[in-house]
Amino acid sequence: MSFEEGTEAVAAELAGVSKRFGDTEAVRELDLHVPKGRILGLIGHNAAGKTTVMKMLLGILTPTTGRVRLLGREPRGAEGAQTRRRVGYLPENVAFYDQLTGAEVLGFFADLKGVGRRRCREVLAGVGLERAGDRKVRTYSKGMRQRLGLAQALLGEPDMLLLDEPTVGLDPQATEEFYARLEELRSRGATIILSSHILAEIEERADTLAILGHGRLLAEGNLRALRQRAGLRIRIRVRGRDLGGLRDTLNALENVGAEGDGDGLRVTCGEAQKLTVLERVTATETVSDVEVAPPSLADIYSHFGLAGEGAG
Ligand SMILES: Nc1ncnc2c1ncn2[C@@H]1O[C@H](COP(=O)(O)OP(=O)(O)OP(=O)(O)O)[C@@H](O)[C@H]1O
Repeated sequence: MSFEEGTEAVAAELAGVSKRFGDTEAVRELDLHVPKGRILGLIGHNAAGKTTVMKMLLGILTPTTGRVRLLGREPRGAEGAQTRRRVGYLPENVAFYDQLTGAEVLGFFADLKGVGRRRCREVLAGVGLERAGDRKVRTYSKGMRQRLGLAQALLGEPDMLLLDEPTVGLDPQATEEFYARLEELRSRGATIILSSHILAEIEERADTLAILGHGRLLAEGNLRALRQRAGLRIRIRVRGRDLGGLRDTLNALENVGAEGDGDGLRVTCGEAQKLTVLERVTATETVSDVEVAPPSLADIYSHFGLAGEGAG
């Protein structure tokens, strides 16, 4: 994709970016383009470079080599100062002044961002902290702190959101509400980059996933494309009785494997064979249940050689 100076069609761009910390190459020759209005999910093992990418986009870190643009501008210096007002950032570890109330903390961030305190209450209510707003932050649970972190990132209706593991500590309902809020912002044109270790959570929400491994971009695309590219197999668990005939029928199909397992069959197949397999399975009267498990994050990680990777 080409990138014109000053345009916002590409909301975030890294071109040939590397970042070194002493001997550690945190990010290596990274090219990444995020079109305006998209949600990009950054995934990768611990220490893959996700936070470093976000910090370079924010202008908190300077790349060792390469070029970074956020909303069409250089994120550092005077040019960046204007952009930053339009950006919401949720750091990985949110820390607040414990002696302040939630509302005071948010007011403080609103002042810093120059967006005015007028809508703070509304933003607090939007993350479910309306009633807790007057309590000191030191009395907050982990999830409440995370919600407050989200609230400060959402201040001022940002055009760009950078969210580092935003749903850590949120309960399922809060997670749903959080993603609904993101969708709302996106429908108004905001661009969102979020990192997560939980693929199951972002696979439905992100338009594009970028997989980082040891600072390199290993693959990019929507989940379907990534699965296809990786050629990962789908697992299908079939339960029922007398399934020997079905097992043989399935094994006769190309790129399908089926074996008996206690109360049923374990079947694996490629994406292209999925519907044919399901057709055969559902046409078998003695089948009582079927579960389809698409390749998981663990499968994708191991495909890209990242199984068992960790910090270090
Ligand atoms: N300020 C720093 N000084 C030295 N090394 C750093 C610094 N910041 C990051 N690193 C190193 O850069 C690498 C990438 O770290 P980064 O925080 O970007 O990873 P991450 O993908 O966000 O990891 P996690 O999933 O664990 O949060 C790591 O090896 C880390 O130790």
